[in-house]
Amino acid sequence: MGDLTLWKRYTTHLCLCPKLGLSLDISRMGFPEAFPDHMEPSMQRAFTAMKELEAGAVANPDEQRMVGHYWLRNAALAPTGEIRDQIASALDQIKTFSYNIHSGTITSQNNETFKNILIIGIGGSALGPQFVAEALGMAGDRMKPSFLDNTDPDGMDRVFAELGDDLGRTLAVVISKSGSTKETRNGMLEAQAAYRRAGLEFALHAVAVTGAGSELDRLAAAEGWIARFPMWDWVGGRTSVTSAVGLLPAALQGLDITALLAGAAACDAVTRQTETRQNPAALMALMWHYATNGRGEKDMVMLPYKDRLLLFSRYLQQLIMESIGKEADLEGNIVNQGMTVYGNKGSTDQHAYVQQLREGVANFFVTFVEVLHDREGASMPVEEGITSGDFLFGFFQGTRQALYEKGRESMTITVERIDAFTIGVLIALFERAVGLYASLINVNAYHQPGVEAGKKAAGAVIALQKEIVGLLGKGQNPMTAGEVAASLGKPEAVEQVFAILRHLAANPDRGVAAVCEGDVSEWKFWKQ
Ligand SMILES: O=P(O)(O)OC[C@H]1O[C@](O)(CO)[C@@H](O)[C@@H]1O
Repeated sequence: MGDLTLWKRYTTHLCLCPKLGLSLDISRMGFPEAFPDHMEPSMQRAFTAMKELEAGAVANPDEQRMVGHYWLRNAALAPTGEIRDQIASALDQIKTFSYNIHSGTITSQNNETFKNILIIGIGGSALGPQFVAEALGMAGDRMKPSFLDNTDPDGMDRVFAELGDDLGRTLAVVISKSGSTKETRNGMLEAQAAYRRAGLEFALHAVAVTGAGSELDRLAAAEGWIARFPMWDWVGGRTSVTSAVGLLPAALQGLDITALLAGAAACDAVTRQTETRQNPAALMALMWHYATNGRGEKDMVMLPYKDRLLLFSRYLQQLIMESIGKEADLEGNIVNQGMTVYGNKGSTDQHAYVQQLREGVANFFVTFVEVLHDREGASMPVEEGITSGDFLFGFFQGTRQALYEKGRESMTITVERIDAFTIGVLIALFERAVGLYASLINVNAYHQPGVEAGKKAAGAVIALQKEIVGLLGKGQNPMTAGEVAASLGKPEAVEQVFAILRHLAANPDRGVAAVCEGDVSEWKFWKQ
């Protein structure tokens, strides 16, 4: 397509949203002109489904749950007065609590002002808070966040070492909707131990964000933690960033949660409209459908040209892949749906994988995010009349062009600046696009049955380890994995038994020794 024809296509398809400070350019997606019209009936059905969802329909049929993240930024939309009150009172609680922490009305065990936040959570209970903290954090923030988002002991040690003597001035925020996620439970137990080692009582430094009556909620109540904040079954983990899950850490950090919510609410208003061409979330869903044939045949590479958006792709990975990646559709047909999301930031990725994007396998489309405002204050020239920001812009434009020349498709989201309002807009934009796209491909975006299998299997591994340790503890002679498995009456589990023994033997504190000679089936293990 020639430059002038492309310009025409650009102006025809550009979706300008002045109220959001955002535009979406889909001109470099190669959809035929007839495609939007062809999809329009399906899109209108998606709008209807979304309307019903927002009105309180059970949009997550497996779990018989309403899906209410849109109410979090406009409580008036919630279907019952009880929910409206819950949203308003949680927001009040967050604001009052953060004020009391900042002002020193609530202090640490040693009567010091809290200056750090240690956020303990995983998945939707960490990714949103991490994204927001990274996108909006400043050197002079009221509190400095750090995260335990895994059950990796070394990862936790690094965080505790960073906090060092500041642990006494660190407020632990334990986040788990279910209140029973093992990684989060482990992080909390390790944190409790770290506070204890420092001569501190964890309960006097901890708050919980969780569902009422959950395991975590009961523990926090029983131990007298400083405060508890609610999560509701009508908010999914991956869409919980505008609930206490995301708002409490952000407010404590000193970020403008009012603007964040306003951005999300403004985007909801724009993306609620049923005129597809003026609805950037609908257009994105439409493009996902076009690019992937509605079957996830291509991956989406997220390329934001702004360091602050580095974690956006990680956040979107869960939002999109946990929502869309489903074995069955709503009628129970096996569809193995999904859309792979990856990426970091431009122009950094130019020097990593953009080579393959331009010349290698064409199994992707790109979503660029362009931020118009370069920095606070003036920029120095790095070449005559040219700044670093001009280069960032140039690299974005250049990569977009270079990919287009090779028939590699892209769309571009342009925002004016990165601030709390814009981050709210971006969060809401993708939440809505996911919901609409799920309707287009007829899957339930709000459950995650596939995650349970891995959790159950992990539980079985832990149970097997306990059996192995019990057996070796009975003063057994050195045994091979096969002998251990046979003694447990589980000869078929020999590979898993071997893996567990090798892991135990690699950690001297576990008291299992090994002689690793010959074929791995001949390695011998015993309790020291
Ligand atoms: O907030 P919770 O209940 O600890 O769950 C954490 C994450 O685990 C999952 O249930 C499964 O990975 C996610 O959907 C969720 O965000």
